[in-house]
Amino acid sequence: MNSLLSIENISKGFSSAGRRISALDNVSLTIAAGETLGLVGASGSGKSTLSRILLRLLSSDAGSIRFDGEDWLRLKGAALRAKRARMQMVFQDPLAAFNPLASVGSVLDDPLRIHGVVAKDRRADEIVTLLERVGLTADHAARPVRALSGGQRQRVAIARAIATRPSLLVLDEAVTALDVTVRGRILELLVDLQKREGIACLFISHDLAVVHAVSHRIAVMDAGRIVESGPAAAVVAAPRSEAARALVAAVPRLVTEPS
Ligand SMILES: Nc1ncnc2c1ncn2[C@@H]1O[C@H](COP(=O)(O)OP(=O)(O)OP(=O)(O)O)[C@@H](O)[C@H]1O
Repeated sequence: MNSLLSIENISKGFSSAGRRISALDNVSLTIAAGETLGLVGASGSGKSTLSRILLRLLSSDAGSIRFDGEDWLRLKGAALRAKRARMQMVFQDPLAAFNPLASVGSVLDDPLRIHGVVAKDRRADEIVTLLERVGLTADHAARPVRALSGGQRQRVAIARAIATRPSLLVLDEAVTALDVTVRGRILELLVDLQKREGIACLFISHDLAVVHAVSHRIAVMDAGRIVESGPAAAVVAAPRSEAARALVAAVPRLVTEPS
């Protein structure tokens, strides 16, 4: 299969208090163009380590990653910067890293300018288009980021991530900090974006219900390994691994039978 992203046998160990911890042990997974893969696992299963390696914040001990036809872990300099535009990330509170006084407009202007997405005189219009694509309006551009609600902030983060016209979004616990209603709306937005625009997503979360809501396929991590993967409905309805069964059991029942 011609994958957009192909992670092959990635391993990573850490030394901690004289002990060797295997955070990732031969992890392999693929994502096709336009597909959403949910990566789910309990705390400590290795999800953040994998997303940090994908982000190139951390090096792997072994394995390779191909993205969009390139050897992703070997890309450097201008070639890496150009390709970064095609793989964008959304975190739990990505805007926490920004100057809280910055306006929404300037947060969205940065990637447009840095990656030269549109001509200078088209950037203001592009910002409005981006805001509308994530369910906000032109009025939001002038507001400081700190004046936004958590849900609005995450919409801005998604707008920023799609500004460079990526083919893959990596979302790491992107809705974890939001309350349930807002979380549902952001998940709807992500599904909508994926359907309308065909952006592929790697959706990482400890919460199986959240992953199930957005993913075509689900891969389950446990102690640094992928222990199960398959179509989302099948993994949830008939989990085969102990780790997947524990995650299913942890999902609160939405409908309870009256006794
Ligand atoms: N810098 C580090 N030094 C030592 N051990 C680490 C380091 N980073 C991660 N680990 C260990 O690697 C394992 C995987 O951690 P990781 O943070 O990737 O899991 P996770 O699934 O993302 O968990 P969480 O959802 O709690 O963030 C854990 O045992 C963790 O303690």
